Amino acid sequence: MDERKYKANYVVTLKNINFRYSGEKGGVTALQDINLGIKEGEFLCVLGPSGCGKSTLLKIIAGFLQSSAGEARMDNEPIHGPDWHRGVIFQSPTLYPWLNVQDNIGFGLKMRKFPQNEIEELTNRYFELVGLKGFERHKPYELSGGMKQRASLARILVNKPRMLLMDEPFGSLDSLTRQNMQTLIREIWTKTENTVFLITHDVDEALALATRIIVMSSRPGRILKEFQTSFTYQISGVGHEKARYKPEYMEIREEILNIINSQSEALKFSSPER
Ligand SMILES: Nc1ncnc2c1ncn2[C@@H]1O[C@H](COP(=O)(O)OP(=O)(O)OP(=O)(O)O)[C@@H](O)[C@H]1O
Repeated sequence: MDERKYKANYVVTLKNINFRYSGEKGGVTALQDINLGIKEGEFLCVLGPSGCGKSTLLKIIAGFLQSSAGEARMDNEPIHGPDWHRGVIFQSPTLYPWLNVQDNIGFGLKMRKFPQNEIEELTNRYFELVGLKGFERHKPYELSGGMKQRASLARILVNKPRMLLMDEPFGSLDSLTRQNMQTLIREIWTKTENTVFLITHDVDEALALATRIIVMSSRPGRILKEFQTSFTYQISGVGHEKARYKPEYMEIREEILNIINSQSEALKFSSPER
């Protein structure tokens, strides 16, 4: 697989982002001074200790939350709310249980008043892309966890978002299904040339997929360090497992784990509210 040449432009820019959850006991500062530009076509993975604000950051980019200070922009326009240019996938697949898989996948297009023949053509195309051909008439409860996550992915992709935002999308899957899903998401990223923002707790998952990894501090979340990586191109090729045993893979893996562990230690000694 050839390394992707990035376009110079930023799809999303975050400037001096702070976020505070208000609460009766005084609230929680979840994010502090986040400055980040996400380039078109990159695969950005976010790592950090539990509770450091990763999901909060994703929700700000998605438009579900407005930052308390600073500014989030997409294509240089302020992000004011969710829209289909940014497709979001959570750990639990989001499908309507009363609709079959095809209707679930076509739901967004129907809401956007696409003609029926176009909905069928597009849903079929994405059924194929996520490997669910033959399951069009099944209801979500008739699918395995991995298949449900494939259907959720198709439901987002059919809207042709510019960006995919994923919060621990494979966290509840067994390790083999998880690896298959990693391969699928890499293939989709390659074919669609989408920009991806993926949160994970798994350093190996980040190294297997990312072109850039950011590591966050314990709460309030700040970006501590970023790494440009290209293992995703090697891992997708022949003899892919070998990439995981290269000294440079081990080195970067250890450095990231050390940062996360030091932050988790710091968290133990911090107070619950700030
Ligand atoms: N709705 C909320 N109200 C108040 N505090 C919240 C709310 N949501 C999250 N928090 C707090 O904000 C901080 C950041 O939460 P967030 O879910 O963004 O972290 P995270 O890094 O995604 O965590 P994890 O890795 O465990 O999923 C945490 O301390 C959390 O307790």
